[in-house]
Amino acid sequence: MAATFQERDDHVIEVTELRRAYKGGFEAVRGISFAVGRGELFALLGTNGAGKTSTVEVLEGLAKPSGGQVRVLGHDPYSRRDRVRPRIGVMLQEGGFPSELTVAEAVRMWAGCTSNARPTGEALELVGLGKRSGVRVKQLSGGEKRRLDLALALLGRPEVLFLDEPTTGLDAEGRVETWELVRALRASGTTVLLTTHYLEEAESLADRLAIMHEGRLAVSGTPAEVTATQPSQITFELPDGYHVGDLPPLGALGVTAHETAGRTVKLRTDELQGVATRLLLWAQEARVELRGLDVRSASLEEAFLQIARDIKAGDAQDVRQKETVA
Ligand SMILES: Nc1ncnc2c1ncn2[C@@H]1O[C@H](COP(=O)(O)OP(=O)(O)OP(=O)(O)O)[C@@H](O)[C@H]1O
Repeated sequence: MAATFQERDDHVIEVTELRRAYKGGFEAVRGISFAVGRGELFALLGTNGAGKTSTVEVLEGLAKPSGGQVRVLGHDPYSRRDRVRPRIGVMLQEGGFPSELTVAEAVRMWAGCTSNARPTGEALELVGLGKRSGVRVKQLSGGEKRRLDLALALLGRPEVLFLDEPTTGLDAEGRVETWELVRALRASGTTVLLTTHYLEEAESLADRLAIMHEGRLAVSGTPAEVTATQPSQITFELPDGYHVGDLPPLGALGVTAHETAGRTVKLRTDELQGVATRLLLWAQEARVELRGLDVRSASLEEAFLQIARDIKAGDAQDVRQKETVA
């Protein structure tokens, strides 16, 4: 990641050794670095309390780093808020509008504080709220409120869009519609920094992502690079009359681990294509059918859970080492 950071000069967001400590001394962000190129969609993932919001608030210019530095569109977003704010869009968790306002009134009120604002109708059409402009904010569903929040973030035609859990509270259809909109914005050149709890959302949308844990970046890269750190998986049912021992030697096949549950066999491997090919050739020669055959790379969710387990195991090991030293 550091190499990428130095090689490119079109970074819209640059984060270098960022630290953020709260009053009382708790350090929520502990020296993280990453960069986001123009037009890229970068997802920040992490366990609860990992430090995502603490990081994003610094990028939005709402808080000052206690160490390191950040640049958004080439400026320090805190000290040069005047330069940065008009060019970014921030989707807040709750817009906080007087709920008696109608949707159109809320947008017009926000437009009053936004330079070069889109016309109200255009902003509402963009998020699929065109037909709801006369409805009071308090009458919107949770999902519609999230869309209104998004409309407000898009009002100033931002070059950089910060989306903090944009689809929380949306049903499956609303989520897919929001994804389409985010993809369209990205296609038109908007740079997007997204935080989300939905791993499939990051997998589906992000060009690159980072997983935070306890203030640090545990892993970062493209979704494919992150999932490639975890073994792929082949599942099938043993043919009638066969036992696991009747399969070719699993180590020689390239299998790194296996488990069985009844007649179902699950193989893990770092060389999916080779193992699948050898297994299918064996099945063909043995003239047996591998029922329920499922061949797939690790999902981001599996990678995320494994990384969290590895970190916990690492933490436990650290504690044991400290205890031994003590
Ligand atoms: N104002 C504050 N004062 C002290 N500690 C805080 C403050 N705000 C957040 N924290 C702590 O900082 C850590 C990181 O919080 P943060 O909200 O950045 O995490 P997050 O990754 O966004 O979590 P979540 O996914 O749960 O929203 C947490 O341990 C949290 O309790």
